[in-house]
Parts: sequence; structure tokens; C-alpha cells
Amino acid sequence: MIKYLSKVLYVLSGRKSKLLLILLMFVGTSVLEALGIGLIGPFITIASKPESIHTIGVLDWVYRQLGLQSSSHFIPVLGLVIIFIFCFKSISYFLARTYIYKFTFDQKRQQMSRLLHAYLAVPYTFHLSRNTASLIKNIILETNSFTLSCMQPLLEGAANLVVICVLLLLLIKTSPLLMVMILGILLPTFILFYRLGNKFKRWGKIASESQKEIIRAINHGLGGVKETRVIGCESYFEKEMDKHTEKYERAATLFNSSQLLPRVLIETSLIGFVVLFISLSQVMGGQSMEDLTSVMGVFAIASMRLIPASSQLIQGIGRIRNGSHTLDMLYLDLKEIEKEKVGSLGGGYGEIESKAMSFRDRVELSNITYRYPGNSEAALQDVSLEIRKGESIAFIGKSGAGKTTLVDVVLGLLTPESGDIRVDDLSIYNSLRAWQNLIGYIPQSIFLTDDTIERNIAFGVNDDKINYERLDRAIKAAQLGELVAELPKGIKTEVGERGVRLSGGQRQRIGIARALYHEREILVLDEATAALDNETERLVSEAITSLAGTKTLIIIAHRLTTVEKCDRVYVMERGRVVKVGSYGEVVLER
Ligand SMILES: Nc1ncnc2c1ncn2[C@@H]1O[C@H](COP(=O)(O)OP(=O)(O)OP(=O)(O)O)[C@@H](O)[C@H]1O
Repeated sequence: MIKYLSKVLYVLSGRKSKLLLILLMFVGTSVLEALGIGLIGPFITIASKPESIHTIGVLDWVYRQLGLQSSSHFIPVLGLVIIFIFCFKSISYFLARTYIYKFTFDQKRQQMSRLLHAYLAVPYTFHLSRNTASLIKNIILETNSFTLSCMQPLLEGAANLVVICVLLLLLIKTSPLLMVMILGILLPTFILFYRLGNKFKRWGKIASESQKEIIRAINHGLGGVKETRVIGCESYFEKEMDKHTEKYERAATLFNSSQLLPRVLIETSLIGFVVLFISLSQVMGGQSMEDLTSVMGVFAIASMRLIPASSQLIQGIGRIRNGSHTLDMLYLDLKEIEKEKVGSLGGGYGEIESKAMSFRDRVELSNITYRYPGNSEAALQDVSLEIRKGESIAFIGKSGAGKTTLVDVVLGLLTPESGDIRVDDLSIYNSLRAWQNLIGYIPQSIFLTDDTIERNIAFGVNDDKINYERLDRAIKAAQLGELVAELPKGIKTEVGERGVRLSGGQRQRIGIARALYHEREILVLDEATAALDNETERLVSEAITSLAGTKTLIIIAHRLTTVEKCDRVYVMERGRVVKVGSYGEVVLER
């Protein structure tokens, strides 16, 4: 339990002292409730036999202080006190609940942004081993499940425990035998539920994993809708989703129906026990009507609050066990990510931190070796090269030679096993962010957001911070001027999800404009092979090569036309640079 609580505290975001306040609120309203209910028993007894006030010490004292004429006058006074306590309890209950909702939803918001921040800032290798579906599920569904299956049952459980203890104390005083009987009803249900704990945990795990697979199947089917349609494999994805939805349905049904067990078991046994108790007491000794009224009062207390509080407590234990897989996942993810010392992403919301490293002379890669996690063979081995400011270099080589890996190392996405990258003798690993702020990256397949051309070019910049002069320059340099002029909405044209409303070449040029808009010193280009038609290719290549001299260009070249204009060409093979020279030396002499 202590381990469980320490995990909950770790996953909780923000000020944890609020938890104490909430606990006090819960306990406060529960005590008021128990007090109000506790007074109902004596109220019924006094209503049926007013003289009995004098047998209850506290009530007798209050009666004498009030100076009432007759015992029966005390009945409305006690009634008013009970009504007042219940009104006060109801108002505090409402306010406490509202506060708790605010707290729990605020928690969900904070956890969602903590997770997204962590997933965005975690080393890139984390994403190579994790599926986006599981990250989306954690951010949206598991944070919800944490609130419903950890936070709420824990807080409610504490409050219910207080109510149960107070009411059991009252019961000991009124009828110890009845208390033993009620305990006899509650304990077996409690033990049964406790023993079912592992099943609840398993159902929780199955539900969580099937949700991940459901998102995955939807992602795959809809993400590649073009291929899905053409191949005609729609039913495959439908079946995939159906298979996991069925698993989810089975686990959720089993868990939810088992949650009804405490109420059903306790209620049935309670009725049985009370009937048995009254029958036996009449047969064996014959109790007076007043005694029976008092016993019925206790029964009323039990059925009004003690039984619901107990069944809620038992259900809460079930929910906690069911949600323990969620807690473990959030805990392990946050622990793993935060172990990597995920720092601030800088810049604050909607701004890009622009402080860049100074770059006056050269970038030097020395003895870079990189191995993907779990691979025995290194994808890069002992790569050393030097790029002078304003130069353009290209990497060529067969598929799998290590070109993308080398660029990912240069981009600071992958950290080499050994070796260093130095800018004017300063290692980029001293301030990776400042190094990355020098670089503009144009990947082979450009990621476009479902937004306007303008927002896709000024990617990640708030609308009010967009610099239209720079935007215009970038559009012209990327040969997008004509396209934008022809569109009725110009730069405000929506490009559709992943740019579906644009051609491959247009998407590629938006990617180039994006890199140019941010006016970075070094441009890294993973050249697209087929996206551009000959004419556009010529224009884009011209735009890129016109930057040579002012910008430093690092190109993964798939077309030899691009290589022609480069200062140096590096030929890669099995993770090594095997040849270097000018276009003439490397390409023509091959
Ligand atoms: N995420 C990964 N996990 C494990 N191995 C990987 C991963 N990505 C690439 N590799 C391996 O690293 C080697 C180099 O791959 P890389 O993508 O850098 O080649 P490339 O030259 O860019 O190829 P292409 O021209 O086809 O894009 C390959 O053997 C590849 O299988």
C-alpha cells in the first residue's frame, strides 16, 4: 500500500498539499453525516418514548440547560438540530465535491501537459521504440483512468472509512450484537473482493492494452486510407479493431458487473440477518416494542449510510486494483523520461526559442560511432569530416548505408556512442538546443499540419508573431509564389490533413519554405526522390543552390544533379565514409 501511495504521489502533479485539504473536506463532511445519522436513532427512540431523554447523558444535560417544560418539547428541538446538521452537511458536501472535481480535472490537465512535454522532449530513441498509439492513449485515456481509478477511490475510500468507523462506534453503544452481525455481513464481501484483486488488475490491463490496439488499428487503417482502399483491405482493419474491442468489452463487462457484487451481497445478507434477528429475538426472549424500534433505528442507520459506505469502500478497492496497471504505466513512463533529465523545451507556449550557437568558421565531426538500441552492428562507424561555413556537401550511397542516421546525429536527434561534433571548437553537446537553433531541416517526407499554408511555413509560431516579410521571401525562394497567387485564399489556404490537398512537389516546397522562413545558418536536406517534376526540381534546386555560399548545406542526395553543385561529395557504405571528393572525382570516376 505504501508503495502504491508513493507511486500515486509521484504521478500527481502540482501542489500535493491540496490533497490534504481535500482529505480534510471529505472527513469533515463524513463526520457531519455520521453525526446527523447518529442522532436519528435517539430521535426515533425519544419520539416513541420522550422520557428516555433522561437516560442519555448529553441530551439530558442539553434538555436541562434549555429549561423546557416537557420532555416531548425536546423532540422538535432535536429534529431541528438534525435538519441543521444535514443542511450544513449538504452544503459542505456540494462545495467539497465541486472543489474535488476542479482538483481532479486540473490534475488531469496538468498530467496531460506533463506527459506531452515529456514525450516531446525525451531523446528521439524513445520514439523509435514506442508506438504513437500508446503515447496518445496514455495522454488521453490513462490520465482519465488515473483520476477515476486511483484518485477518486483513494479519496472516497478515506472518507468512507471515517464514516464506517464512526457508525460502527455508534453501533457498539446501541447494539453490540447487531454490530457483530453487520460485521459478519461486511467482512466476507470484503475478503471476497480482496481475493479477486488480481483478476481486477488483469481486467484493467486487458482493457488498457486493447484500447491501445484499437487506436493503433484506427491509425493504421485511416492513416493509410489510400493504400487501404486500393488494396481493398478495409475489412482487415475493421476486424483488427473489432477483435480488440471485443477483448475490451469482455474485460470491462466483467469488471463493471463485479462492481455490483458488494451492494447485491451486502443488501441481501442484511435483509436476511435483520429478519432473522427480529424473529429470533421474539422467539427466544420476546423484546419490547421500544427495543425493537431502537433496533430498527440502528438498522435504518446501517442501511442509510453504513452499508452504502462499506459497499463503496469495497468497490473502491476493486477500482484501485483495476487501475493499478494505469498507475504502473504512468509511473514507469514518467520515471523513465524524467531519468533522462527532460528539461524545459524553452521559449514558452507558442514561441520558438531562438538563441543559437555562434558559428563563424567550421563544423567538425570527429570519430562518430552510432549503434541503434538493441543492434549489434553499428549504423555509423568512426565517421570524421569537416564542413566550412558556406560550403555545401552531399552524402551519397546505397540504401541502408547510414546517410539518414548520420544526418539524425548531426540534427542532435541521436546521441553518438562515441565521438563529438564541434562548432568552432565548442561541442554541440554543451548546448544541443542552441546548436539545433542553427539548423533548418527539410525531410524527405514533409510533415504538414491540417492548417493553412501560412501556418505550415511559419511552423510552431503564434499568428501574432508571424513575420510576413520573411514569409514572403521564403515563399518566393521555394518557388511557391505562383501557386499561392493562383489560390483564391492565397497563404490562408487550408492544406488538409498531412497536406492531402497539395501535390507531392508542392508539399516538398512548403517544407523548403518552412526551413527558409526560420532563416537558419545550416540547412539539412534529405532530398525527395520522386516528389518533384523535372521543371519544379530544377527550380527548387536552383533555389537551394542559390543559397550556397550564404548558407551551409548538408544534403542527402538521391539525384546526381544536386551533387554536381556541391563542394564535396561523401560516399557512404555500411556506416563508413569510403570516398570523398568533388563531383568529378567521386561520381564521374566511379
Ligand atoms: N530505428 C532503427 N532501429 C534499428 N536500426 C535502424 C533504425 N533505423 C535505421 N536502422 C539501420 O541502420 C542502418 C542505416 O540506415 P539509414 O536509414 O541511415 O540508411 P540510409 O543510407 O539513409 O538509407 P536510405 O537511403 O534507404 O534512406 C540500416 O542498416 C538500418 O537497417
